[in-house]
Amino acid sequence: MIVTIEKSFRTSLLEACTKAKTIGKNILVSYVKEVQWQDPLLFYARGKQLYNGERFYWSEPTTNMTITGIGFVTSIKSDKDKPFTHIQAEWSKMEQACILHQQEAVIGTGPLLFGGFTFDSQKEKTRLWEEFANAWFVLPTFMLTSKDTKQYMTANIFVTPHTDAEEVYEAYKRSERELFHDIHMTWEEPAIVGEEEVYPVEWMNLVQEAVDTMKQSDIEKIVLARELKLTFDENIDSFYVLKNLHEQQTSSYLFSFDTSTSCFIGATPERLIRKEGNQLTSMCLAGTIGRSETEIEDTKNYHELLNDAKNIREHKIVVQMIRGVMEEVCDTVNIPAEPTILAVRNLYHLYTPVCANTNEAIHFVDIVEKLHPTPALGGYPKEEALSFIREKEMLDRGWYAAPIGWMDGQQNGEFAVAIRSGLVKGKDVSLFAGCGIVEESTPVAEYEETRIKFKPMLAALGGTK
Ligand SMILES: C=C(O[C@H]1C=CC=C(C(=O)O)[C@@H]1O)C(=O)O
Ligand SMILES: [Mg+2]
Repeated sequence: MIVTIEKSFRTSLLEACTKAKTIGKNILVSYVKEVQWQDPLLFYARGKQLYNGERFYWSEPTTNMTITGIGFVTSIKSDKDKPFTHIQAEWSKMEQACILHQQEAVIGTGPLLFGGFTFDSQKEKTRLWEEFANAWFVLPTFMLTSKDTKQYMTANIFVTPHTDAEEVYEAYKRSERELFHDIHMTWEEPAIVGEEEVYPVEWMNLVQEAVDTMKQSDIEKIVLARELKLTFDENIDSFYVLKNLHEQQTSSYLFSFDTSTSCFIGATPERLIRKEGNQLTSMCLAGTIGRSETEIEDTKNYHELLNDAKNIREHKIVVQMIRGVMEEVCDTVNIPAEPTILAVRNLYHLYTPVCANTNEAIHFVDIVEKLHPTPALGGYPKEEALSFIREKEMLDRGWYAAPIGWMDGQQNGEFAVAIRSGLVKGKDVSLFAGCGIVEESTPVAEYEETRIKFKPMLAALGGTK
C-alpha cells in the first residue's frame, strides 16, 4: 500500500490512472478525510436511496465506534471449504495494489473489508441462506467511521487502465455532495402477522439426546440452536430495526449486512477477537440467566448465576479453549481466574475478559479461524460437537453464531460472534437462538433460555418488548 498525505486527492487519482495504464492492471484508490458529524444511521439510510440497499452497519459498545458502509465497490466471496484462507489471500492481493490518501492515520478508516463467515462450511446450504457465501466481504464505495467525537469519510475507487481521472473525480464530487445533503426519514413499522417456532418439541428431544450422548462419550458440551419464523404485513427496512436496536441494546455490538434482497442483522454482546497492532482482546461468554423487572429478583438471579454449577461448567469449557488458542499465538495472555457478570437488557451472562499481546507476524484472519467456533457456539471437543450439530440440528445456521466484522490491510480488525440475530428477506424473518448443553442440562430450561435469547431481535422488530 502506498500512502500519500500532502498531495490533493485529484493528483493522487491522476497518478493512479497513469500507473494503472502503465502496468495494465486495476488499482484501488482510497481517500479519507475528516467530515462534519452526521448520524451514522442516516448515512446507512442513504445506502438504500443511493446504492439500491447495499450497505452495512457495525457499532462497538464499549468505545462507541461505528463503521457504516454504503455501496459495494467490490466483493470477495468464497464458497470453498476453507473460506478463511481464501479471503486472506484475495484481500492481501487487492490491498497491496492500493493507493491510500489520508490526512491522519486512524484505525477503522481507509481500505477495509466488512463481512462474515458461515458457521460450518461443511453443512449443506439450504435455500434460506442461498445468497450468502461461506465467506463474503465487501469493500464499500463510501464509508463513515465515527470515533469519539470525530467522524471520517472513506471513498474507495477502482481505477482501471481506461479510467479518465477527471471524469472519476467529478463523479466523486457529485456523490459526496449527495451524501452530505440533509435527509429526513419517516417510516412506519410493519406489524407481525405470523409467528412460528420451528420444531420446538423435536428440539427439546434433541437436547435430551445430546445430554445422553455426552453421558456416554467424551463430549463435554454441545451448543444447539433453533429458529423462530416471523411474517410481517410489509417489507422490513433494516434501518428502523437498527434504530430500535440502538435504543434498546446499548451494551451490545450492532451489525447489519444488507444485500438489498436479504439482510443479516443482530445485536450481539459477544466479542470474538479484536486486534489493534500487537494487542488482542477477546472474551469468554457462556452461562445465562434471565433478567427480572423486580429489583430483588434481578439481584437474586445475578447471584444465582455466579454460583450455579451447570452455568459455571458451560463457561469454564469456553475459557479453557480460548486460553489454549491465545497461548498458541501470543506471548502474554491475561485471563482472570473467576468470571464476572455481563449484563444485557434481557439477560445476565457469565463473562471473563481476555487480553493478550503478540509479537508474532500472524495474520488476523488466522486467529479468527483458530477461535471459531468457541465452545460457546459449537462445543467441546470441537470436531465431535460440530459433527453432532451438523448431523442432528434441524437448522441451517448460515452466518448465525459465526464471526462477523471488519479487517484492514495491516492486520487490525474486530470480529463479533453473530448471535441474537436474524435474517430478513422482504416480509419474512428468521430469528436464531441457541444454548450450551452440558450433562446437567434439562430440555425445558434450555428451551426457556432460547426463548429469552429471541427477545432482543423480537423487541426491535416490534414484538414483545
Ligand atoms: C448461542 C447463543 O449464546 C451463547 C452465548 C452466550 C451464552 C450462551 C449460553 O449460556 O448458552 C451461549 O453459549 C445464542 O444466543 O444464540
Ligand atoms: Mg446456557
